[in-house]
Amino acid sequence: MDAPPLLRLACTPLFGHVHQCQESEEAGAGAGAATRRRRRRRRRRRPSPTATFASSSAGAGPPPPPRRLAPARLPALRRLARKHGSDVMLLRLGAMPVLVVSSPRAAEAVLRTHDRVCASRPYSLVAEVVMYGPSDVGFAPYGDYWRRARKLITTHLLTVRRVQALRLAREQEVSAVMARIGEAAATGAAVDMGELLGSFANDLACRAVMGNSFRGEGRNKLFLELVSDTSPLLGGFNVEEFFPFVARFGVLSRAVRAKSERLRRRWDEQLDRLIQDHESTATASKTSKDDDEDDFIHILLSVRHEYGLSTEQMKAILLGVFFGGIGTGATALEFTVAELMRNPDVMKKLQAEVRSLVPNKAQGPVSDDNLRDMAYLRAVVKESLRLHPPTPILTAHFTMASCSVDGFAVPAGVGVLVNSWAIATDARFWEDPEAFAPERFVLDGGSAAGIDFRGADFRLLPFGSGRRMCPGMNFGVASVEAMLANLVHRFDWELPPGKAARDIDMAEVFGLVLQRKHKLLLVPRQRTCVE
Ligand code: HEM
Repeated sequence: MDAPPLLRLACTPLFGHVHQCQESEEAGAGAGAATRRRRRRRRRRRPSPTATFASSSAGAGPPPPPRRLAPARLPALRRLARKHGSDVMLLRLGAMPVLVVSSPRAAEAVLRTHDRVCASRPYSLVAEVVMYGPSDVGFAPYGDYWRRARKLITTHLLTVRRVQALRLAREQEVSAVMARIGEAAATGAAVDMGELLGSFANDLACRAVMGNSFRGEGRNKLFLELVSDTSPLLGGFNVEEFFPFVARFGVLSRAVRAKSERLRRRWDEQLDRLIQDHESTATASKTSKDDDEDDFIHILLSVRHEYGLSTEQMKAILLGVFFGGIGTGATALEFTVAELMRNPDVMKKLQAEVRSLVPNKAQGPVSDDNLRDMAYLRAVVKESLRLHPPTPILTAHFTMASCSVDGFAVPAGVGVLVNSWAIATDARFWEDPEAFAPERFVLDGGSAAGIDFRGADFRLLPFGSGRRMCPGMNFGVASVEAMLANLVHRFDWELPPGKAARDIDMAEVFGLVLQRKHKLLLVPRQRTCVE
């Protein structure tokens, strides 16, 4: 019995009738008689969560203040959805009502039918401090500011054209990684894939944000450190946000605020310096928002008046790029490589495709042009995002008015979690869902050939869908595909001596972004057959 204590307090799947879920009953079974009596009394007094739903939707009083959800507790949601077979569940995480949706139909209701109503985010103390308000795109509540900031990043920073313009940067960063792997291959040393792919994703994000100077004074390392120090707090669990009575004493929130403020000062120091450097080097030509060569800071400086942005808002938007772009890409790559090692036939097929389309004598990295013809590579990436989405529960949404989801009335002020992992591994919609089988996506007869991840099909949502859908999808996919193609083009991969494919542990750690629990150590070998 390992359900987290918060869920044991109260969790009720919405079956149309109310029942206490197994976790609560089992928790009761292990308790003393007095505790059991107290619990029974409390249960009798407490209205059922479903009843709360109905009365709130009838408009009884203002919605409760928005509260942050706890990603660290989310693994339990997988078990609950599976166990109760339920597409829509209402959980009470402490004082907070949270709707969990685990079917394409319910996800469509949240992300398409009621997209606007469900487009806000729950409050987060850490985001308020670290993200200046929050003024980034990811944590900002729905409203005028969010619309402006989102428009800015989708029309100036993360456009298809800008992603293409970053092609040279991508190729150079991939080449730098290949050189590091080459050194390891020469000595037979094992490579820590998480560390390698994490610094690749970080360097690429730094280069997009601040341009070619990103390695100067070890800036890329400083930012990597900042992201990894801030992520646990941003994705972590703050007990006071669920139990307001604890907040009366304020001790915990003071500690969380103090920690967040220390982090924000560290971010401030770096970002202020970068912005000042960019302001002082900006020339008329370097501040044109149409210049494909510009980095994100130059672009933000060139449009800040048009969008009415303060310096703090600019910094928050840049922070969003770091948090949106680094962990997700690294996680996607590391899980993909782990699956390829566990499935040698898939690895062979992928290598055959990449190597046949890019003869080794070309020497240079596999380019974006080559990638266009690699249908199997795209299927491998898609399958990996299905089985290991870096954000398995989409970033929490928050209802701004009442709406109906799959026949249930949902009031304003409810957190909404779309369990995209549960949907993408549900046997009702997927053949052999737990298997890593890219063939399912191959156009020529694959059972899921018609399913894409761009937000139109609610069976596959690694980037979400609707207004809050990931704006960095093209950026993320381009870097994952480029790195993966080069990893399998230039090298053969082996497990360290004494390890077998079945020893690769796929356990995950939940946080802002999913991570592998155990390191993936692999030994690279220069490929032997050279044309
Ligand atoms: C494989 C790579 C990536 C994956 C799987 C991914 C996934 C996601 C998901 C699931 C969401 C939440 C959607 C929702 O709330 O419904 C999201 C939001 C977001 N992502 Fe990504 N992402 C990736 C790469 C990136 C990159 C490279 C960037 C920026 C450079 C980025 C920036 C953002 C931002 C700013 C948001 C917040 C959008 C909003 O709230 O309006 N992401 N992403």
